[in-house]
Amino acid sequence: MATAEEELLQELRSKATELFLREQWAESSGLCSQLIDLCRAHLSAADRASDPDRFSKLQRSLCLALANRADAGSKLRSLDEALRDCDEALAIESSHFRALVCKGKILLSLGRYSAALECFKSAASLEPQGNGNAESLNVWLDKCKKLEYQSRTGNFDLSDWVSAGFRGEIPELAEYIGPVEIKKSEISGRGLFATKNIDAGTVVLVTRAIAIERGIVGGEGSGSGENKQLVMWKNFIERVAGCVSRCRRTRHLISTLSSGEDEEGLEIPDLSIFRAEASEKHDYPDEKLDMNKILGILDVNSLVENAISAKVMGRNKDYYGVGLWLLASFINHSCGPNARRLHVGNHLMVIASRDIRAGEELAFAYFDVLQPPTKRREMAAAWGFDCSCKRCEFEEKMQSKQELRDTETALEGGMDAGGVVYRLEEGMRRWNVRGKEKGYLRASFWAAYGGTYASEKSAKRWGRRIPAAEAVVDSVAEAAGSEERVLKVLVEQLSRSGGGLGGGAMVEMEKALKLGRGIHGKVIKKQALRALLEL
Ligand SMILES: C[S@@+](CC[C@H](N)C(=O)[O-])C[C@H]1O[C@@H](n2cnc3c(N)ncnc32)[C@H](O)[C@@H]1O
Repeated sequence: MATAEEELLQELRSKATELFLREQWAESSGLCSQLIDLCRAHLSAADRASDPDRFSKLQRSLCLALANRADAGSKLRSLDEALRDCDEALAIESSHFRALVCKGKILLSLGRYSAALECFKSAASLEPQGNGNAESLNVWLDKCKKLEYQSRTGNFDLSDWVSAGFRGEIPELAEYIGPVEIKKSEISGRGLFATKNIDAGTVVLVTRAIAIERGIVGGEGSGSGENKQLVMWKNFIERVAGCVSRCRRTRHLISTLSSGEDEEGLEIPDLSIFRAEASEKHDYPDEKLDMNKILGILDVNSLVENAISAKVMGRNKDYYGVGLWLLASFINHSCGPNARRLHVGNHLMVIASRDIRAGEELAFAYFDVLQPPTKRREMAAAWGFDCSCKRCEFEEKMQSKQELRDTETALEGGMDAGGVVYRLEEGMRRWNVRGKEKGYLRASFWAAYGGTYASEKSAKRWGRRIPAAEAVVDSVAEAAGSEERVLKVLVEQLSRSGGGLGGGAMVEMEKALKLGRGIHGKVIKKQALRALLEL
């Protein structure tokens, strides 16, 4: 290659590297593009046969520039383009170390674990070429193997993190789709359904946020909480719009979500389009998504992170995080939920909060369901719907009972909690309310039950006139799945009895562990769960 030509290429390459190291990704990518154009122009004019040495040097320069642009592009989250660059480089030189590693990293971040593993393995087989990069390559290889295993088996272990009180490093999680399918729902529009029987505590789904925005609202500092929330919402919308414009697959997947209009008429997408591993097999249509549609979709599907992620992030109670998780967006709300969501970093895990039968719809609570019907109606209205779950249907019918309405008024009016429990239990006996429906009403009056069992004195005072705490815990958990407050009553009961329940204590302990798994998932080993529950 002519020296001047070589020098120019070298100069561009050094500048691009310098900008990359200064984290000026866009500028670095721009210089790489110049380099790529230059190499391509020289290559098309060059004659391989007459100067094979120059030709292969130019090819090498082109591959390196492509790999460098891919690196910068992946930092800018332009993953489609970055992948194309890697593929172009690998088409020229199938064993290009940098292109292989860069492609592996991109595929990994896209959740395409097995394809990523292939790239890292190929790169590892070229190790001498890696020039001392073997160590960091091994880190990537191990990470990739672990994630590939999780996404294939659904085996996640959060024990260390839980034992550390949800502090410290957030565990790395793969995306995972368990035995579920999207179908028409009796609740509303489409929903996610179990295709197999699922035990309480099983991870059903793990999905990473398309975009997330976090901050502290309220508390000290300038600007009102409401203002900060507005700014965060605006940033969040921009993030989502950025993802939509950069990635055709994301754009298509987001377009399948409900924007709240004509939910019954919405198409039922094939679940496989959400499987990152299979994304290569799908030709995602290049559709337009205007801002109004995006806003409608975000309004209906965005979720606010829960307390655990707040702890993870080391934030205080004013912490607020809003995000969009694609497949989880097909999960409807129920006041008698069978699933819970657990936020771990940017991932949302959906966990069975009780045993689920094959064919049953999965549903989690969008808001606190241990509340009476009137309160829940208000919360559903704030979400923009009238809840049509089985529990609401049943309680709607029960609203004809004046005595039940009076009991709700008595609870709100501050009547003694034990008295409210007694009245409700008596009423249920007369109205012949049984089974799950008993659990529904007890869940609605949970404040009274929780209050009564929380104090040894009041529990004693009401004695046998009200049911045993363990029986109430069972029925509420059956109706509304595991819940921290419900579990707390059982754990308190256990610690009060100090194991004095004899053989019964073991049964209750197992029950507490099962409820614990329904909250935190089987993902946690028994010992860590015991520590968490302080059993
Ligand atoms: C995140 S989406 C759930 C999936 C949605 N059904 C679909 O077809 O895409 C939330 C929307 O589903 C509907 N929805 C969810 N749970 C509901 C419930 N319990 N009762 C009535 N509508 C519900 C509401 O329209 C809500 O705004």
